[in-house]
Amino acid sequence: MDEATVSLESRELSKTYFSSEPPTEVLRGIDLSVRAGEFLVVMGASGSGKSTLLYSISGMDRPTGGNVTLEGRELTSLGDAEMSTVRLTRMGFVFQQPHFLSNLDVRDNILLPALRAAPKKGREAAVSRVDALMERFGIAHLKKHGITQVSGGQLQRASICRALAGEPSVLFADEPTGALNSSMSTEVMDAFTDVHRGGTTIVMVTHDPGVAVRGDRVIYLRDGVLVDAREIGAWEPGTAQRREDDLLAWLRDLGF
Ligand SMILES: Nc1ncnc2c1ncn2[C@@H]1O[C@H](COP(=O)(O)OP(=O)(O)OP(=O)(O)O)[C@@H](O)[C@H]1O
Repeated sequence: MDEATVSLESRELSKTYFSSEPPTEVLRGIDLSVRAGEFLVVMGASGSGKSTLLYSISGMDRPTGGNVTLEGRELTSLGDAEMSTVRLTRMGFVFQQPHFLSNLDVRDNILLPALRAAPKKGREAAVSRVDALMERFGIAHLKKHGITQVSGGQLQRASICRALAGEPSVLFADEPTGALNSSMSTEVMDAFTDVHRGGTTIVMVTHDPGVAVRGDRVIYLRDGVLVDAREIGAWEPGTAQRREDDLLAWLRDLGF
């Protein structure tokens, strides 16, 4: 892959948990290049190491071997403070269960990390960025709502706004639809498609082939090894069924 087009890269990435006896070797020599603007999906059976891969390439956890580079900068050698700054300013995160502060309304929950990511730009700039994001993802009317007054799908769209508020270059998502019913899942994946079309690189873990079809490429992990990858091209609503059938056939061959 042309160096200029690579956003995120891992080489010989490994992760072993020494907290168990014997130690658990979870990732074994993962070589991965994610193109700038690519929507990459990580699949594999339960326990294959998907979340561990996401945490290791995003600096949420330290790998035990190999290295990770983001936009040409090696992350694995950074200290904790530098790594926190990279996470805050260059990365966004969406998890299965959104964690929001219950004493703040929806907008202030989104605003908080935006202010921390770019304090010099000032509050006014952060507020207008957050308002534009809430408008874009259809939750502008929920600004003053408490976090218990909105649906799971709306809350997950608020998570996406929060993750994008610091203008990251990569958005990491771990089972973002795992706790949602199918209509909420579609509304959240429409938001991811919108983020993707806006040019943000996305790395998403999911076990759901109907969600995975939103990606450009799916990689498959087995016992911590990247065993296969499939380019599925740009998602369009009319192609969803064909893509899902193709993906399911591939996954079946892999024993999923
Ligand atoms: N902190 C930890 N200490 C010890 N072992 C761990 C730790 N975190 C994860 N593991 C183990 O690492 C393996 C991979 O876990 P991981 O959560 O990455 O898998 P996964 O593919 O995301 O699974 P799932 O689809 O069930 O979420 C599992 O065997 C898990 O028990």
